[in-house]
Amino acid sequence: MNFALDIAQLQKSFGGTPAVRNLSLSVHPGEIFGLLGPNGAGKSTTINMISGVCRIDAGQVQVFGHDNCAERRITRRLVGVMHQEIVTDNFFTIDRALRIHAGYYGVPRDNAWRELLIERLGLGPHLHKSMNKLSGGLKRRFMVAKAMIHKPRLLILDEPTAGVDVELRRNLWDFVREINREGVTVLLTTHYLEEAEQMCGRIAIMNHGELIALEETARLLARIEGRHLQLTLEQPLQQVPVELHDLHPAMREAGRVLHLVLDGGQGAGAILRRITDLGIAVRDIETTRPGLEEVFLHLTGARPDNGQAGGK
Ligand SMILES: Nc1ncnc2c1ncn2[C@@H]1O[C@H](COP(=O)(O)OP(=O)(O)OP(=O)(O)O)[C@@H](O)[C@H]1O
Repeated sequence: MNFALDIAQLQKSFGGTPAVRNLSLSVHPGEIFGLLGPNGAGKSTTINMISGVCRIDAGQVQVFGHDNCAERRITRRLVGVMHQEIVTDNFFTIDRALRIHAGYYGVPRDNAWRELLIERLGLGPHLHKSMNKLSGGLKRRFMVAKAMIHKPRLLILDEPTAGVDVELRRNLWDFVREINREGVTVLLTTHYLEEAEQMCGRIAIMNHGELIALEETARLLARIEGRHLQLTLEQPLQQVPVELHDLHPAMREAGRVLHLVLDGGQGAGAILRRITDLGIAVRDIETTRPGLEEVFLHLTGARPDNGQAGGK
C-alpha cells in the first residue's frame, strides 16, 4: 500500500542557508501525524514543498504514490493545505471564494460537502460578508473550509489554532477528528504541545531543518524518564541557581514556577531540602507527567515558543 505522504531526502536552502536538510519521513493513510519543532525548524518550508508552493532543491515528495513534481495535477487534488499565514481574498465573500476554489481544483461540484463544511465550521451566518470584514477566527475557519473544499485525501494544517480562542480550537479539532475518522489523513503542526499530544498518533520533531525524532506519541513521552516536579515559589526567581542545573530546570510564569526533572533515585524530599538550603522558599509542590514540552527541551535544548515558555 502507498504511503499517504512519503518524503525522501528532501532539501531546501534559502540564499545558501539550509532550511530543510535531508528530511525523510512517511505518513500512513488514516494517520493524524504531528510535525513539531521550535521556531525556524523548517516545518513550514517542508509543508510548502509538499504543497508545491516552494520549489524542491533535492529529494522527493510522493502523495499516495504520486510524485508531487512529475504528477502535480494529481497531487494538487489529493492535498489540501491550510497555510500558517492568514491569506484571504479580501474583496470576495466567503460564498464566492469557496465557489472559486472548488472550481480551481476541477473536481465535480458537491453541494452536500460544501454545506457540511459551512455548517461544521460555523460559516453559515457569514457567507455573504466580504473577507476583509471578518474576524481573525472567522478567517481561519474559512481557510480550513478552503483547504477542504475539494475533498483532499491528505489535509495539512500549519498551525491552524494560532491565535484562536479555546472554543474554536476545540471545534476545529473535533472536526479534524471527524474527517479523519472518515478516512482523511492529517498532517499538522502546532505550538500547543498538548494539542499534538491529544491529536497525533505519531510525532516527528524537526530542529534546524533536520529530523531529530519520529515516534509514536506515547513512546516519545516515555523517552523522558524520571518524575517531573513543579514548584510554585514564594518569590519569583531571576535565574536558576547553577546548583540546580543537574535537574534540567525550566522557569515558567516569570520565575514563579520552577520545573525540575528527577532522574535516577533522587527523592522529592531530598530535592526540596537542596532548594530550601539555597534560600528558595517553596509555596507548593506537585509532580507532573512529562509533556511534549519536556520532550522538546530534552531533544533540542530549546523551548517551543508557545507564549508560556520561560527561559531555562
Ligand atoms: N522565503 C524564505 N526566504 C528566506 N528564508 C526563509 C524563507 N522561508 C523560510 N526561511 C528560513 O528557513 C528557516 C525555516 O523556516 P520555517 O518557516 O520553515 O520554520 P518553521 O519550523 O515553520 O518555523 P515557525 O514555527 O516559526 O513557523 C528559517 O530560518 C527561516 O528564516
